[in-house]
Formats: sequence, C-alpha cells, structure tokens
Amino acid sequence: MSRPEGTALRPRLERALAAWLPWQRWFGGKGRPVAGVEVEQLVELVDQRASGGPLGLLAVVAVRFADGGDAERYQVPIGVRTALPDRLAPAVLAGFDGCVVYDATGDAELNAVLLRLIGQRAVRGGVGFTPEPSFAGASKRGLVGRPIGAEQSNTSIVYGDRYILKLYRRVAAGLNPDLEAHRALRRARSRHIAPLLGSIEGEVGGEPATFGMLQAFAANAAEGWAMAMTSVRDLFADTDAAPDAAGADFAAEARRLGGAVAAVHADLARELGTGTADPRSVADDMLAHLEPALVAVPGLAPYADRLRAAFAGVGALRERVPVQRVHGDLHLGQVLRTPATWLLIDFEGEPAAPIAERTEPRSPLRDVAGVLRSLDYAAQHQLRLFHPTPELRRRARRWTAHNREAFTAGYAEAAGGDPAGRLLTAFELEKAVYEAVYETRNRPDWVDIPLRAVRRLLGEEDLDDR
Ligand SMILES: Nc1ncnc2c1ncn2[C@@H]1O[C@H](COP(=O)(O)OP(=O)(O)O)[C@@H](O)[C@H]1O
Ligand SMILES: O=P(O)(O)O[C@H]1O[C@H](CO)[C@@H](O[C@H]2O[C@H](CO)[C@@H](O)[C@H](O)[C@H]2O)[C@H](O)[C@H]1O
Repeated sequence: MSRPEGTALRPRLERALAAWLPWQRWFGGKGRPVAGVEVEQLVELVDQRASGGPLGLLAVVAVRFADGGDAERYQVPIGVRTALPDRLAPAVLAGFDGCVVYDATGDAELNAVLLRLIGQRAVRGGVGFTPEPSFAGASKRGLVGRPIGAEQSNTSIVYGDRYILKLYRRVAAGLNPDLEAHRALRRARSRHIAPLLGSIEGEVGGEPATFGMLQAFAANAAEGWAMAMTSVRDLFADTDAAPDAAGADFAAEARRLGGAVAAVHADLARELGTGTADPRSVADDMLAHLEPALVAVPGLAPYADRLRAAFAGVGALRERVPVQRVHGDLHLGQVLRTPATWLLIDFEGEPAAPIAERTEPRSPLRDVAGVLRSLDYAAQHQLRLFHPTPELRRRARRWTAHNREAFTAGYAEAAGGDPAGRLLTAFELEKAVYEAVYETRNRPDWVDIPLRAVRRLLGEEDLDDR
C-alpha cells in the first residue's frame, strides 16, 4: 500500500479540510469565509497497516479567514485506511492513492489507541499523554471508544461506562481553562467534579497547549437540562398541579445545585485566588461585548439604548465587585446529577471567547446568572414544544420563579450571601445578549428565547403574557 502521508498528503488534506471544517458543529469561525487551511502539525500516533488496520495521525491545522482577522487553530485526529468500514463513511475527508482519509473520532480502533497512549505515558512527536496515578494501573482491556453527542463544542469519546476523553477541537497556546480548573478543584478535593484521570498536551505556535482531558465517566448521571425539561413538561401536562406538586418538581434539586455551585466557587477561590474589580471596568466589559452583538443580532436593535443604560448603570455601583475564577459558561447542560451529588463539567468558558479572556477573574454572579437563564430556557423551550396557551405561559412563569428562588436560596445558604440586585440582573442581561448571538449563529429558530428574556429583564411586558 502506498503511503499517502508527507508532502503528498498535506496539500490534499488542506484542501479537504477547508471544505469540511466550516460544516462542523464545533467550528468557531462560522460565517467567516475561509481563506486557507495550513496543516501545522501531523503527528503519527500509530501505524497498524501491517495488520490491515488504520494509520492514526493527529493534525493541528491553522485556519486563515478572508476577513483578515485572527486565524484559529483546530485539532483533527486523522485516520487513513485502504478500505473504510461503512459506519465511518460520514467522516471521510478525502480519498487518494488508494487510501481514504477521514476524521478519526468515530474510529473505535484509533480511539482505543488514545486511551492506551495515556496509560503508557507515551510521547509522540512532541505530544505528551499523561495519566493521573489513579488511571495508570487501571485495566483498559476491551473498552471501545465511541464519540457522544454531535451538538457539542468539542468531541468527547466515552470508553465503556468508565472513562470520557474530551478532545478540544479548538486549540490555543496556554493551559486549557477546563484542565486548569479541574486540576485546581482536584487539589481542593471537590465532590462536584468528575475525577480527573489524564491529559494530552503538546505545543501550538511554540507554546504549551492542551489537546485533551480524560475523566471518570459518570455513567448513572442525569443531565440537569433533561431533568428540568421533564419537570416543566410534567407541570404543563398536569393542568391542575402547582409547580411544587407536579410529578417531577425540580426545586429540591435546584436548591442542591445552588449549594454545589457555591461550593465550587469557594474551592476555586481558595485555589486560584480572589480580588475585586472596579464596577466601571465590569460595565466597560459588558458594553464592549454588547456592540458586536448588536451588529450580529438585528433583533436586539430595539433594546440597544436600554441595554447600554443597564450596563452603564453597573459602573455607578458604589462597592467594588468581588471577582475570582468562575465556570464561565454555566447552564443546565453543564451539570450532571449522580446518585450522590451534582457535578459541574466543562470549565472551558464561553466557546467563542479568546482563552485569555476566559480565565480572567470574574464575578461569581455570572455563573449564578447562567443557571437562572437556563431555568428560563427550560420553561420557554418546553412552551415551544407545547401549544403555548396563556395558561401554559402562566405556568412557565411560575415554574421559573419557583426554581429560581430554590436555586438562589441553595446558593445563598452555602455562600452566606443572597445573590440578588442590579448586578445580577445586569449579568442575566449580558448572558441573554450572548445567547442571542449564540442562537443566531447556531440555532436561529431558538433566538426568540433570549430576545424575550432581554425584553422581560428590561422590565417590558411580554405581549403574549397579558
Ligand atoms: N464525566 C462525565 N460523565 C458523564 N458524562 C459526561 C461527563 N463529562 C461530560 N459528559 C457528557 O458529555 C457532554 C459533553 O461534555 P462537555 O464537557 O460539555 O463538552 P463540550 O465542551 O463539547 O460541550 C455533556 O453534555 C455530558 O452529557
Ligand atoms: O455547552 P456549550 O459550552 O457548547 O455551550 C454553548 O451551547 C449551549 C447550548 O448547547 C448554550 O446554552 C444555551 O442553550 C441551553 C439549552 O440548550 C440552555 O440551557 C442555556 O441556558 C443557554 O445558554 C450556551 O450558551 C453556549 O455557550
């Protein structure tokens, strides 16, 4: 079999990637015309072709954009085979020289190699695979690695019901905030993260960078989003029930979740430090994010002046704002309820923000606002799935208020201070503006949910709610 790698592979791979990348869910440059793709690294991980298996490579590719803005780097595990099993057909990137080249994250054989390399503390072409002590001796025999969920910012591979390996798709110089936060929370012996078991680290642009993180898989866990959605659904279906009497009342869980978020904040503060920020700089930050959002989302235009005023109002607060490392993109899809406790996952921050910005100390109220927004999302999304009658709209509002109260009470109980007031409302507004941009780019038919929230948070009556 001929070798398609090296000088022959790169230009063809680059052309194929330029066409393929923009269609991937995790591609952050959506809407920006791609000017070119350069394969910066092509590391050989394994060559099993002698036994009829695949060649496994790890590519780091730089994407340049026609708008002249910053290039972005992505990680793409690559497989090369002479004959491709049918199940891998959707991952094909290119075919030449009698070989098929494909995105390897769906290839169980190559996924098994990644786990093995971590267990072996291997180094391949400058990429280091490092186990934590608790993983090094564990048996990995017979574990098949399958990617989960297409709708993610990265690609996570689950091995049996034991491990989950998250491959960061967008890679940048510096320690990934997710790995950094997990290391800090492990030092703090937090009960609210999945145990950290290993990492994959290399270099981009001559600086250290994180490619992957291995954790224990919480097999018997329910996602907060699914639990909340079920609770609202039950309340809508049982027209006689009050929010706390419906089949799946979520309030007790919302309260425990509040406690878990406060405990994680306390641990992050202890491990990574605290400070205070001038309220004017908090306001400037909100205003700086607002302007590009107004350009990206035409539906925000009617609220532009009131949003500017609400954010500027934060600058007038008398007290300095306590800041620390936070989760950064907390919502109900980022929390898992195990039989024992709530776990927080994905400390990477907002996928669209530059890495340096994501690790900046922020007010923990941003995370509180993230969960509050998510409670609203659960009720509003469930409304879209039912026929939204005035009665259901009333029920949606009651469900949200009831669970907001429970979550904030749980947070206050553990943190020793009630999260409320103008700053929290401003963070909710900031999050809703972020969501309006996110939905416009990724799920345009959802954009109404954050736009309605902006209206409500600005004190305007929702026309449908009368
Ligand atoms: N330790 C874990 N145990 C069980 N499921 C997990 C674990 N970590 C993540 N997941 C699942 O994988 C999904 C993707 O994880 P996440 O870290 O949010 O990745 P992404 O950055 O791609 O959004 C989550 O929505 C969750 O359902
Ligand atoms: O989980 P990610 O880090 O990829 O976060 C992004 O995608 C989320 C959607 O999957 C998005 O969350 C928004 O929708 C959720 C329901 O699907 C809702 O629970 C959240 O409150 C809402 O913000 C998130 O904003 C985005 O960064």
